[in-house]
Amino acid sequence: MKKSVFAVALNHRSQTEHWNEAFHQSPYKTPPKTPVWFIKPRNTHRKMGDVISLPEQQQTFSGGTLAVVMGKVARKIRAADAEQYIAGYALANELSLAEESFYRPAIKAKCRDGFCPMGEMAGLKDVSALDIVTEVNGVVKQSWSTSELHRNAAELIAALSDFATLQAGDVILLGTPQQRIPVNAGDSVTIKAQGLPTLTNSFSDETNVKTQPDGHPTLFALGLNYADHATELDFNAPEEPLVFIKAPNTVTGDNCVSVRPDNLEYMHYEAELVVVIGKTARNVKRAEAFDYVAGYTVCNDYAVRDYLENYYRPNLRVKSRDTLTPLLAKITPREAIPDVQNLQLKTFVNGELTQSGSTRDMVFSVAFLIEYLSEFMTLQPGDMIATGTPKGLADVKPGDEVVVEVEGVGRLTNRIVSEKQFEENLK
Ligand SMILES: O=C(O)C/C=C\CC(=O)C(=O)O
Ligand SMILES: [Mg+2]
Repeated sequence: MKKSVFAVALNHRSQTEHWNEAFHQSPYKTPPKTPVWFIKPRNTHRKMGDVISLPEQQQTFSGGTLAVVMGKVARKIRAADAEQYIAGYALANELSLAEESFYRPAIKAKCRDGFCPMGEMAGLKDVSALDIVTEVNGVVKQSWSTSELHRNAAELIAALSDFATLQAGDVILLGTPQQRIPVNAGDSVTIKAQGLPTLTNSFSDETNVKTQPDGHPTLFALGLNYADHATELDFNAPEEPLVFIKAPNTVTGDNCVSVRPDNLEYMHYEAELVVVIGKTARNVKRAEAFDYVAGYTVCNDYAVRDYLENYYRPNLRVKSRDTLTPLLAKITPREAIPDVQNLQLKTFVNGELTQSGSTRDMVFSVAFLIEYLSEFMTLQPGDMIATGTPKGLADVKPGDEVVVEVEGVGRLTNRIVSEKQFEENLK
């Protein structure tokens, strides 16, 4: 089963040069200090030769790139040691709509069905200056070199594995140039590089291209989906759902520990209702949305605010860290919850009630979120949507016991430990 496909934005010099002026102004203020990670979820995954259906009325762009494939579990790896954790490389096409902003996750631009075909893997010794060539209908349209990247595969593995344990089979896409190549229905696009199997896909405007890729369920999460929480963070409530994606490494269970990184100002809890999809959903209207819900569970969507940068905010380094998404394994069937928009959410820290809200106050309801996401991507059974947290955040410290609960759905307990305590337990 294919594992996680991570990708990094703004890793090609042409991108940071193009955006440099904007990155010194609001809302960015400074160029990114750490890699700008995002995820290509399983609905985007395709293979060599698959036909890919293009969205109507919006221009899709090709993004030929190099993918590094992990060969074994990698946690807090030094760049100098990364080579021994690499299984090989493959070519990928990181398809996207136009990238007009890096301020919030570009789910609608990057996570559409079929937007990440990948070729077969091969072993390569040196990818430091590999030419990645894109042909459209047999004509070379682009060639760029991996020597033009800010961070190479080893540096990216070190940066990502510092907060997210990588598994064998996990993939990192190394980046794409600023200039992207338009792709239209009827086109055939080939990505080539010396020593690697070629990747060719054709593109269609047919909406009935059925491919059910394998891969682990997608965990979506909502930012600022409660107006009072947005206010406490000095934001206005969003006008469109602020959706980000979490990778499986971050999920832990009931009565497990969550690691508070050292030397932090502020790490807070977030009690959230989680919706579990029960049936393949594409272009579902909100009136029928609950037909596609298997049930509900609870998560604690911890946030390390110190690591927030204004790029695909909140970035994976904030929201997809190992152990920082406790999730209740028990799913309460949909039928047991007559009105999911009328449930109390609570957090207790060391027995004291510190957060209390109601799903009545969601900015975007469960039904709306299913309609919104399924309009541009296929949701599959097992996919989950963490629907946001109300106001009432507070910092948590090692030793704290944190309990989050959703009325009628469940209760989730976990204890905060320091990095030192966690490492000692790993020995
Ligand atoms: O970018 C931010 O500061 C907020 C992002 C996520 C908040 C969140 O997880 C929630 O509102 O729940
Ligand atoms: Mg949250």
